[in-house]
Amino acid sequence: MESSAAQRLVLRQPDDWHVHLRDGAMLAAVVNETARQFARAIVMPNLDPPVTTVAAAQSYRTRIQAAVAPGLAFTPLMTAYLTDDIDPAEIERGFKSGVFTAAKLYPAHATTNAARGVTDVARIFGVLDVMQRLGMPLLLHGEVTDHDVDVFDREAVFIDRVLAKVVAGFPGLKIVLEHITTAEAVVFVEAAGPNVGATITPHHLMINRNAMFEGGIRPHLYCLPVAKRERHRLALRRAATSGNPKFFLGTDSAPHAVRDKESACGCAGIFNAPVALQSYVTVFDEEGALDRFEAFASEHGPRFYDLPLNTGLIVLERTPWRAPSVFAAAGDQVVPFQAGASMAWTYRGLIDAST
Ligand SMILES: NC(=O)N[C@@H](CC(=O)O)C(=O)O
Ligand SMILES: [Zn+2]
Ligand SMILES: [Zn+2]
Repeated sequence: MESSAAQRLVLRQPDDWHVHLRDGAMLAAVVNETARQFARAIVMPNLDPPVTTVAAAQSYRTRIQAAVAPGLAFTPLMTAYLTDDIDPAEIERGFKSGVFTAAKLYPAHATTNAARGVTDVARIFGVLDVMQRLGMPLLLHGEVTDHDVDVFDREAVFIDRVLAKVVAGFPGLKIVLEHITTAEAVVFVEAAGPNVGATITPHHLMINRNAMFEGGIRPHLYCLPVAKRERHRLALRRAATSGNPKFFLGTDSAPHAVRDKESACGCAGIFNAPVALQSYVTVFDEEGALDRFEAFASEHGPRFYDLPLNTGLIVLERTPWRAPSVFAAAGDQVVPFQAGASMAWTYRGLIDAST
């Protein structure tokens, strides 16, 4: 990373290690927001129906590629959605053929389109065995779903009841605890072996749970895992800016139409793709850690996944920029993170290597 008085950052192009690109008209509307900023992205498989086969992932990948604007180079990295009865041979075939980069475990009913998720992790031990042998990463939505567990405790309880068991039973398995939200997650990941990492979203670095209730209920700041107390946000900021290679960028950008958010039973998910790098760099700037931003955004993820680092360069400038207040999505509207706010940093895009 090169910087001149830190007004302008030039860094290796980042990747997004956790994104929801959806399908159909929503895919077409949102994919270029991700493709403009990121060279690659780990694409979540929680479509309806979910991506549970190699064939489904291949055709989803083709639809994504078809929706990317000409001139943007973007590689979607596909994931398999684990179900109770998924065939380990299908996972193995998908990984070996380069279609599946990883597999995602949603505890059944934990989040959007998780109805077909895993009811008990013991049911997929056979799959985890295969994944451990292959070096294929297991991605976790780390929340228990028991209604008697407080919603703000579901990540910490998942770590105790499920994750600790999986790590002990499959000590060589690569695991990414996705979108971590708690100090407990930070401590667990730090203490685990180098095969256990975590993604951190921009919103969990920027808001605590009060933001959801500021002056009234704020559905566009509701996501899962739900934002926690301030002390947890501070723990996440310390982890992200620490330089520890276990922590890397994953936006969890998750668009939902306004009417599905502003509802008596609003969907979980924050659409942050249009403001992703502008948000992350602001956090690193506020923490006095701009010198560690490139590693978090562009190096830790590929190293964890054993993929080459990107060679393209992007530019961020400390110049005020106003985030869009609404985003048009094929007849619908989506309200993005930071809607209408003035941000301290502007994303200038890729440096054109040909000039
Ligand atoms: N993060 C969210 O609140 N929602 C995600 C699902 C998920 O990542 O849990 C979605 O698909 O909408
Ligand atoms: Zn999730
Ligand atoms: Zn997600």
